[in-house]
Amino acid sequence: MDATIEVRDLHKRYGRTVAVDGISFSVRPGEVTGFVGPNGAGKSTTMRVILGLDAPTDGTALVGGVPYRKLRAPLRSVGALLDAGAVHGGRRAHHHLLWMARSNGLPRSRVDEVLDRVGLASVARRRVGGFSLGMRQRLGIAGALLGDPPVLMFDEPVNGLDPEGIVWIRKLMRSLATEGRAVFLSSHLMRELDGTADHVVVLGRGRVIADTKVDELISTAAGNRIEVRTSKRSEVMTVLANAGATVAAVDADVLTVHGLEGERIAALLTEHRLPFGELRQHRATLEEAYMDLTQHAVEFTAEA
Ligand SMILES: Nc1ncnc2c1ncn2[C@@H]1O[C@H](COP(=O)(O)OP(=O)(O)OP(=O)(O)O)[C@@H](O)[C@H]1O
Repeated sequence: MDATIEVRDLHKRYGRTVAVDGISFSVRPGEVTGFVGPNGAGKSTTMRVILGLDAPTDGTALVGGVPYRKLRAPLRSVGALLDAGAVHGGRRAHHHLLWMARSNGLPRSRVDEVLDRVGLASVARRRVGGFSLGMRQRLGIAGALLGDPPVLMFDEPVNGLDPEGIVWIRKLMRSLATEGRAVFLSSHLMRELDGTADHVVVLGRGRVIADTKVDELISTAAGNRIEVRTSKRSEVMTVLANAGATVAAVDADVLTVHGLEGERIAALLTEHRLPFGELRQHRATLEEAYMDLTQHAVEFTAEA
């Protein structure tokens, strides 16, 4: 089976509410794809439709090339964590997973393997009712991994977790992608995906407003700038502005430059015999790139 999710021209309405308004995107193997947008943007709806929990009003959502409902062994094809609170509190972690494994024809040995992988082996016989939110998230992730699926989906997995839990989830997402799986991860905060996602699909009011590699998004962001220290501020400003850069004075002897590479700046200043100190590169964060991307989409920003 292909490790992919393919969403094409997907629409979903609930009565008069348009939750998803004609979106298309792909989630590819070996990558973490972040699915970002403010509350109500349509992320959970899209995930539910991909998992066959809701029928689309129009369009298609395929997992490994087929609609979810046609998958012969769903847990072996796609694992998902939508709501960590969905497990009955009276159940023991091990039994919960064993029941899932049995009902999907998966070997019992997988239960111990996934409990180990998510770090719950030592509490496997405890009742889920006594689990912290972080432990419940881990149990939900264990369930998603049970069938060793090539495609994984997680809806806001870091919500409410402590910093240690967040770091753990990030590492896990990266390692799942490194194993060649397609990992689809939603969040309403772009900064949660910094360092985790390779690709982002940004949703606003049921529409895709960006579908891009994270590196490309960051490299074109206005937050990318180079700081130049010089005693000849106005001469340097003139030379760099004439070369097409946007230059702003930060301090008596510090300028920030957008739109020119460090090497080019150094070459120009040397050529014009202008003195300069160290050139400091500031790389935009994913959050800055996101703000930059959405600042023109007034409606979207207001909603966010
Ligand atoms: N079952 C439903 N019945 C009616 N409206 C719904 C239903 N599910 C979602 N909606 C509406 O569809 C829109 C998109 O909701 P959705 O939950 O998909 O957004 P989201 O991006 O996942 O937001 P959140 O981060 O809050 O979960 C919202 O306006 C929501 O109120």
